[in-house]
Amino acid sequence: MRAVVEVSDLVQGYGRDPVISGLDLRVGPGAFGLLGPNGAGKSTLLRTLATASPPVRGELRVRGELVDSERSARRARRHIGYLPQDFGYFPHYTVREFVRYCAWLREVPRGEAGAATEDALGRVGLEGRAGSRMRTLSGGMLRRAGIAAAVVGGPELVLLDEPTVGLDPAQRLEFRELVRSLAGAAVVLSTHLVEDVAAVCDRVAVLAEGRVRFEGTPGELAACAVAGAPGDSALERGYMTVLASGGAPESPESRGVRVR
Ligand SMILES: Nc1ncnc2c1ncn2[C@@H]1O[C@H](COP(=O)(O)OP(=O)(O)OP(=O)(O)O)[C@@H](O)[C@H]1O
Repeated sequence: MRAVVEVSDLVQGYGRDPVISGLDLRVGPGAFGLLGPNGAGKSTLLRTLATASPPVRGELRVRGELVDSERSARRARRHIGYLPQDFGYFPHYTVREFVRYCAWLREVPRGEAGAATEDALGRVGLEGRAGSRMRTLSGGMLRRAGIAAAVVGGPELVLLDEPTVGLDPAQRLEFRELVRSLAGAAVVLSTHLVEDVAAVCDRVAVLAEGRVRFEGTPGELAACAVAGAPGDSALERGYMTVLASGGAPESPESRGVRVR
């Protein structure tokens, strides 16, 4: 598999105690879901993949290139769209100005930026609010503006931290369509919504306490479920089983599942 982004032996944290310790992950084209309880390290990992926080230890590669300096990080960022959990914006910008500004930050060629901005706004259904000030948007619309900013110009790596928080059911369905339409890109999305993973992700990792407890397909995660596991769907039961057991419960290597 061609890795668009990969980390090896990643150690990451904020103080003395690492939040992530010795994590290996390779993500290729397709949609990749990150599941895990609060505080597992999902946002910390996404921030690292986005080159926003240099690793404390270990290697980060984007499109095969080692990111180990501000210069290499800047090169990598041209190919990365990132929606952080709380993203900053100028409240007086219009939605169109905000998305176009993000296209400029990513160095989308000037001649393409206008059309790319309109395309991104259309993909999240905000074309009718393109002239509205950012400060006047509802929480869900703000999230959609952030998603538009992450996908504008078609980056090869799209990192979305809880992208569907605050979206109404119709917009969540639209979001799934959008992810499916990003064929060829590597899309990593962190979420607590197991059904979003089931609907769009080709692969999924379960993170707990800064470690990857499971990596495989959603079907393989569902197959980890033991009898009596809590949950309203097979995938939820598989997820809860992996969390409770510290890994998949039975010899999953035979099914090609990576468990650590
Ligand atoms: N800026 C920060 N400074 C200090 N500690 C932080 C900071 N950001 C996160 N942490 C700590 O790092 C750990 C992992 O947090 P992170 O936000 O990565 O988890 P998460 O899996 O995204 O959680 P959630 O599902 O609640 O969003 C937590 O213990 C958190 O308290």
